[in-house]
Amino acid sequence: MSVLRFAFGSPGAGFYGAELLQAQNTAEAGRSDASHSEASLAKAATVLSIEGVSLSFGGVTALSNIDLDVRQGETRAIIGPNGAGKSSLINIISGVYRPDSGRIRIGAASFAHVPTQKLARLGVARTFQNLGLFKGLTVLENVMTAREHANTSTFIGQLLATPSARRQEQAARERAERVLSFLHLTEVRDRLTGTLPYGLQKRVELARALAATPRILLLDEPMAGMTATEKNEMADFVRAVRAEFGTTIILIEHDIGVVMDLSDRVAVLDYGRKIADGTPSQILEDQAVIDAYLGVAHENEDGEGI
Ligand SMILES: Nc1ncnc2c1ncn2[C@@H]1O[C@H](COP(=O)(O)OP(=O)(O)OP(=O)(O)O)[C@@H](O)[C@H]1O
Repeated sequence: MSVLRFAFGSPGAGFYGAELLQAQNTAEAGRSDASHSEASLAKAATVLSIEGVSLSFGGVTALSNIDLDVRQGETRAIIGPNGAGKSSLINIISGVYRPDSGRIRIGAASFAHVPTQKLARLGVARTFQNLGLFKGLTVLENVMTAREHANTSTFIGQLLATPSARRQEQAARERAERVLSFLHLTEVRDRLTGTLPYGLQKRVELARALAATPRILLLDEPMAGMTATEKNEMADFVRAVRAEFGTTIILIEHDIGVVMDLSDRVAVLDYGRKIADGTPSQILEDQAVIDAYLGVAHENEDGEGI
């Protein structure tokens, strides 16, 4: 703590350093609540794991030998400064990128490259950093697209509106309506998604991911670009999702206060390496994390700053 205070007061302390200090104070105030869930989560099964994953783009190492486990029902954050490798990791989990080496386990299945087209069937849904919505469709239509993987009727069946195709359409509509109500979006269900304020569009994206009834939800910067009020609302909804559906959540987010408040465990990346992994309070006390966020110069093997 004293190191943080000192660093925070120094002229070189960055924006993230200030956030880290604020998050530490908040975490200390709420520490007593955490221990019960920590104990029960420690016994929970691993539902997803990353094993020795590395990825380079040309000469740039985006990820270097990363191990990470995610337990049933936890909210697991992945944080790190810009360029640390967070998006690369979430893109590997969702099959957008194939790692150069390592494996990804989802439930009982193990992959060198996660098949994106099977992601929903594996029980995984994601949101995108820069909204992946159809702006010209209504909110309800966007959310209904999430049920495509559960749709077993043929194209001709849908065209002719066979009983089976109608039942599936009805089930998709009912699920979408339930999710919209849960996320307080019913009022805007018939609005064109592109006409909604940004914060609401982010919530529609959460709704679409939830409509796929995922066991694991990947949230890629769900609060990016939001006002403080919108962030608080979104944080409440993310908490509610876990409480209501028991969904396991993997969260990438720049707002350290939000991360520390929502997460059970936090992994920290820096220059493609995992430099820390633990509970929010452990992370906030970790010297390597403090250095990474305050921009302390990296040293080469001879101990010289680089
Ligand atoms: N498609 C790509 N082509 C080339 N380099 C890439 C590509 N994607 C990522 N990188 C590089 O890999 C490294 C890790 O990037 P990544 O986007 O995963 O980090 P990040 O932690 O998500 O950053 P940010 O917080 O800024 O989104 C960076 O050096 C980045 O420039």
